[in-house]
Amino acid sequence: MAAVARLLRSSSSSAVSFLRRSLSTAAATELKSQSFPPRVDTGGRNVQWVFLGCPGVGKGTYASRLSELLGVPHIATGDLVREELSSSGPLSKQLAEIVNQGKLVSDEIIISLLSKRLQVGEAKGESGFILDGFPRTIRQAEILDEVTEIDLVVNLKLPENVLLEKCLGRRICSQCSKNFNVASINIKGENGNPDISMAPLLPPPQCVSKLITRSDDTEAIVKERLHIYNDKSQPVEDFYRGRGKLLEFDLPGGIPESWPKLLEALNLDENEDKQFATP
Ligand SMILES: Nc1ncnc2c1ncn2[C@@H]1O[C@H](COP(=O)(O)OP(=O)(O)O)[C@@H](O)[C@H]1O
Repeated sequence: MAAVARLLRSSSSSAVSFLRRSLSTAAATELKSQSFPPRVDTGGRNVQWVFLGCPGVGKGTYASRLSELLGVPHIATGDLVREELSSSGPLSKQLAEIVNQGKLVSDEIIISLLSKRLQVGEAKGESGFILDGFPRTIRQAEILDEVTEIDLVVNLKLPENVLLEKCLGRRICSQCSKNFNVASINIKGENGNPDISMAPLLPPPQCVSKLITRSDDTEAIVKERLHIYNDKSQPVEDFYRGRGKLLEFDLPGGIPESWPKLLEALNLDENEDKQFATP
């Protein structure tokens, strides 16, 4: 633990300052007077969006689809944590312990992992981003706010019983890393809310024998993650709501129902040129 703490002390301030340097260049052409949802800037500045939402809501699915459509990287801090975990690097044991209790990794470690990822992207000429799973605490949101301009924050929502079933049904191909879901969800809406149905998202034949379940997708850990989300991450929604940046989106069902509606809410067209969205 002491070694990790030392490592963090030495890396965290440089991580924040790197985050500041790499993101402030991108924000130099920031959009000051934007409509809502904002126009995607075509003048050298790609979108800088954040996806919020409870565990299992589908942040990764929709963020990665949008990143392809808009030609910007999809950066998921959960993926960065899992990569670090499986790398058997100095942090991996400590991270395994935290993640398998459903707890949040410290802001310092997450900022450091994110900074490294941005550094690699910067070297490859990436610009813009869709962040998924970051920020998850008010402190992380404040740091991000200090270093760059976020255009839009999409808050994906589903009822808690659907989230639990989705997490328990989640499967990942250990070879291609794609996400699937074996759950067949049919939940009656309560208190005037609509019913929710989601067909399973089954893997192609070549992935079937390679499916794995995330170690933190057990019922007890998912419940803890939901509890921590409500406690630590919901205030982040208020942070962006107060800045007029939050787009609330209640998912109406699975991908076939939700994707076209999300595009509509974002004023995007699947067939449009990359980088172009009309307000
Ligand atoms: N921004 C973050 N801050 C702290 N911990 C994080 C952050 N992003 C990811 N993690 C850690 O990685 C785990 C997995 O993250 P993620 O894949 O986004 O899962 P989910 O949203 O389904 O809970 C989290 O439970 C947490 O331990």
